[in-house]
Amino acid sequence: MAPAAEVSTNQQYQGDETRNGQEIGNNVNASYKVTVVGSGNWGSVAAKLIASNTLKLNSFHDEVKMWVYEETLPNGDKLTDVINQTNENVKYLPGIKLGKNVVADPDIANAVKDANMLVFVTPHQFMEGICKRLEGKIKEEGVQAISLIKGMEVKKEGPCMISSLISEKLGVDCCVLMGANIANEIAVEKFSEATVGYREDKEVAEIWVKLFGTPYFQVSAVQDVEGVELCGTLKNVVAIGAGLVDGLDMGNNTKAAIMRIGLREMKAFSKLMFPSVKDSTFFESCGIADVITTCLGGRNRRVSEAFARNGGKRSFDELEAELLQGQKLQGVSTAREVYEVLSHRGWQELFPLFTTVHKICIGLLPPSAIVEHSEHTPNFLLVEGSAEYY
Ligand SMILES: NC(=O)c1ccc[n+]([C@@H]2O[C@H](COP(=O)([O-])OP(=O)(O)OC[C@H]3O[C@@H](n4cnc5c(N)ncnc54)[C@H](O)[C@@H]3O)[C@@H](O)[C@H]2O)c1
Ligand SMILES: O=P(O)(O)OC[C@H](O)CO
Repeated sequence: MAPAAEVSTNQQYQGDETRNGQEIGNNVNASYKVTVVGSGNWGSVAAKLIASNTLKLNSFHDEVKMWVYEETLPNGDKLTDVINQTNENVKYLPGIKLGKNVVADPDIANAVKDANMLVFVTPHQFMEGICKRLEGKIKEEGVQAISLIKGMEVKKEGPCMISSLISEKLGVDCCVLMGANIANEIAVEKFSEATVGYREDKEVAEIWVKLFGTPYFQVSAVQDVEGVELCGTLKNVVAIGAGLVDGLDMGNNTKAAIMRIGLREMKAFSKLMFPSVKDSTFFESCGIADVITTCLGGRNRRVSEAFARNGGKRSFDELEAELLQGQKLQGVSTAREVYEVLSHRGWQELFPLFTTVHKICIGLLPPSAIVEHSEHTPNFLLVEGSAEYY
């Protein structure tokens, strides 16, 4: 995909509606037009990061469209209108200006129709429906996609990663971007790193790196889509385990043990599902670093802690609604999806942490089972009759 994005020689954005005398979005030399599909907590921060860069990079149109799943706020206003009037997502990222070149649109077909760079960032459970709505609605040629979504679906054949779903349904190449990225911290420009996973085309990966990267958000690319995406997906299950440990006041050593066992199961699961997954990916931001930050400060951890403090008597759904106010957990559904894959293959005993987290989430085991059942992860996993060490 040429030409590659270059750093703009244009001056910085200079006013509310114009840059160098041009209206926003009228950067006539630009090759790339970006739409962000999603406008939750991370979706809004992603739009902010991208919008700051499209103003600086000649190859991109200034304007960034952001599809909003429309909702009515308690005062009767539509969220989209408020975002466009105040330049702020008052529900999912209050107090942060997104950039005046971010334009919210509740009509998904309209939001994507001119874009050739699509950024997907919604809770994973909505993506099947979103892909259906997008079929036949995107440009026919030259479209690239990236998924920031941490989650997967389960089909009869096994796990279907969200990037594959996007590729299959929309006929586009899809990279991924994952990492130790608690959105509220990046929103206030605290230093973080992220990993882009790409399949074949390094040039495309580099365009994504330029679109997202800033001095406070350092992005690097690795050729391992499934490894990067499974890291981002599976760490949410580990975070549920870490939250249970916090809710039971078991301390730092126990939490570190859960993180270690969890990382090992992440690696084993990923390599069993996709033998091409690289060991080195687990040392990128998407791997170990995301396990650490999610287990220390993420939403999955927080809701799971509350679940354990309530002795498992209040459901995750109820606690999610109360504590997250519309934001969504991914760990509970991912634990169920992982369990489906494991039980289909008879592998539950090989993944005691993943299995136990799911059983606790659905009330089959008490929160305390997190340490009683997770401790003996086997060193050897049977792969099609031969033993491999992970
Ligand atoms: N928030 C973070 O810190 C963070 C960081 C990195 C990655 N992620 C990942 O990014 C993805 C999106 O997370 P987020 O934080 O932007 O979302 P979020 O948790 O804030 O979820 C709320 C979003 O879901 C939308 N929504 C609700 N019902 C919907 C429906 N029926 N159809 C479509 N959309 C609907 C809401 O409008 C809102 O935009 C997730 O996979 C998450 O794991 C999140
Ligand atoms: O808040 P969580 O648990 O959804 O995690 C957020 C990010 O994925 C951390 O990288």
